[in-house]
Amino acid sequence: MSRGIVIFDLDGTLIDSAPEIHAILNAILTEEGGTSLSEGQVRGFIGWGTDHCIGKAMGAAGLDPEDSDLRERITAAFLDRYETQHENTKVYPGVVDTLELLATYGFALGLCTNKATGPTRAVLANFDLEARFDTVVCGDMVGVQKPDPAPLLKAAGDLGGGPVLYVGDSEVDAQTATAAGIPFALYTQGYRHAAVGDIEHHEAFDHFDKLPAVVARVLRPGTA
Ligand SMILES: O=C(O)COP(=O)(O)O
Ligand SMILES: [Mg+2]
Repeated sequence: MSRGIVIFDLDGTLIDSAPEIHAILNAILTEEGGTSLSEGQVRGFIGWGTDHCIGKAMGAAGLDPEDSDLRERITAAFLDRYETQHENTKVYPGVVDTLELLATYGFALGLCTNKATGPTRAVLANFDLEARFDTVVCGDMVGVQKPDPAPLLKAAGDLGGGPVLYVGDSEVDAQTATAAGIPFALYTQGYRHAAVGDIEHHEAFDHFDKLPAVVARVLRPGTA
């Protein structure tokens, strides 16, 4: 039997990155003459990729997202600061122990995020998480982003195929999993833009300590 695969989303699932993205974007947007945004506003823009988030934030701050010079300058400044600034980012409780446990059980672990490669690598390296994943698929790697199923299918393919569970925090992840024909576990403490009941999922959980049992129920029916 091929080994089970668990693939994770990043922002709002493994890490609480909204305070950091908010702090960095607000500093840049206000330097460029924009108004300051609330963390809640910025949280609402996360999940569709770095470029989407920057465009939405520019619009909300009163800057023109169609001004390509300005957008490029803001993007470059954002990526530059995100390389080294992680003091406002937190790994959600129980994540590290759960990743370790699942690896010990023999599951292959993957990451599939809409975050661009640069910021993904920077934040994984900062929290010493990179080596925990057997594959990392970022938003700029396959030409399309979630909710297109291609990035998730690439991650599953990289891990050799087999029974897969996708773990994410938002309707974007749920749509991606459905389109890929992969079961979905919803982490309810991230950046959902809809009620739990309105997001298609096989299981929902509110703490990573509960994930190993979810994985066992979905991937190894009869063992939990
Ligand atoms: O929107 C982003 O940049 C990343 O979001 P994700 O990790 O939840 O896919
Ligand atoms: Mg997410």
